[in-house]
Amino acid sequence: GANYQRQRRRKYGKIYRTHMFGSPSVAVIGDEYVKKIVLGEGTLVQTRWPSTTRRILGTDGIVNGDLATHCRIKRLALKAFSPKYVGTFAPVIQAGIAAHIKEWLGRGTVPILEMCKQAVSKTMMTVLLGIKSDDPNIQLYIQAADDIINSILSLPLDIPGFGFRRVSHAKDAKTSQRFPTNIIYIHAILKPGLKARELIFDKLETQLKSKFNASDEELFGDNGGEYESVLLNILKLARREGETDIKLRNLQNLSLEFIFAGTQSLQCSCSLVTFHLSQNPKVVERCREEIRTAGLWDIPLTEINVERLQGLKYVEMVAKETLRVTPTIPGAVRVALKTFELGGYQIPRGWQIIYSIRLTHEEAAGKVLQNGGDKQNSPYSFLPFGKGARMCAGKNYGMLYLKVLIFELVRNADISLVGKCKIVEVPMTRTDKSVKI
Ligand code: HEM
Repeated sequence: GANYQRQRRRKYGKIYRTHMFGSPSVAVIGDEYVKKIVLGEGTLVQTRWPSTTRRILGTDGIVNGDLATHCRIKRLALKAFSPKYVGTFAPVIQAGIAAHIKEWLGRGTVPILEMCKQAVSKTMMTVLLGIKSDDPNIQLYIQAADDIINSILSLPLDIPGFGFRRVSHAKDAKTSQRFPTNIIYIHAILKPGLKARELIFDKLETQLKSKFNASDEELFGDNGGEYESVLLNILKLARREGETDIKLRNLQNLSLEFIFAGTQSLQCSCSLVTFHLSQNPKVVERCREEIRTAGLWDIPLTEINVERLQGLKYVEMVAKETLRVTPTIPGAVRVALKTFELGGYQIPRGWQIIYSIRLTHEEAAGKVLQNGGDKQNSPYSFLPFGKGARMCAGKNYGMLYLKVLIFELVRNADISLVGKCKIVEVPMTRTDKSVKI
């Protein structure tokens, strides 16, 4: 856990040797060293995601695609989420958050992680896949997203606390014998994820296949102002820019990657934002002041232009501060492409490198305290979304979601914790599922 890592950092410094799932690894902390790692993608290091991501997400997208595919799709994805196109999906986020907060207010007390999960997953399905929020099958897709995430994150390790152990210790009712573990892994752990993949692929095929063959006139024609989906926007961008190599399979893989990389990280971040607001009434009051001064206090969320929401700088600082103090993703993994030197140590080719986002933030906070805050920190000392070529593809989406959530919460609710708070720090930082607000 996080305290173990803190202990090791105190004992061994900002670069130390460790093991992760049986592979020799090096932990790297601090802006100076992390900078070299995140900027070294493709020359010194390569990103490594769990091997289950290849089976379930596929290899034609951003995460596991070869370098050319990664670059092509990531450029388009970043563009589709850029400020220029934010107006295309922001209304969906605004409508989703307004409806969910109304529901929370009706309940009075809510289990915050579960509520954030519902809200984030539903909006993700609408924004990404273009499934309407009142679609009778939407729960099916939300469940599919859950199955994908769980299958990828379940490692076939027979140790206490892992989902795999629960299944592998089950016995055949007739023979009272345990099942062979490789069969259990494929059937009980991977199969739900693979089935969910099929469901989402089929949906996208029905929605997008005809668009690939459509003429420019049909593709860009007036659809009566209906929201379609970020994936369709990516296809339109590709067409506009003469990028003819984009295939249906690329968009199908990308949708699963967004679901996998974006759903849990955003749900957890939302739970943390809400928790921090509950602990800081003066901050809530300052957010309210900013909203009143901007003339946005009485306007229904769905009627506000997203640019006016983006202009709320204090609200943005609250979202960023949440991600600094409690970074949702504590770090990311790379593999050394060659032996290279870092801070006086040799990192051997083939070793894993874990760069710590959490301890890099803590290191930077320590420096600020030491020098009285009069020295500017480097841009690599604050990296909740990573940095460099493999930086988060959904950063703008995530930040907008958090800002709109803060905005609507402070306008409508007094936020306080019911009982004790437990923050879980591994594998992602979040409030424990028992926490009520
Ligand atoms: C506040 C919420 C979020 C946080 C804190 C977060 C953080 C991160 C981090 C730390 C990485 C890894 C960077 C690295 O390897 O160096 C990452 C990657 C990624 N994220 Fe996010 N993320 C969030 C939301 C989202 C959302 C909403 C989406 C999609 C809509 C998304 C899509 C991705 C993708 C596709 C990658 C892989 C990028 C690549 O390999 O090039 N994330 N994110």
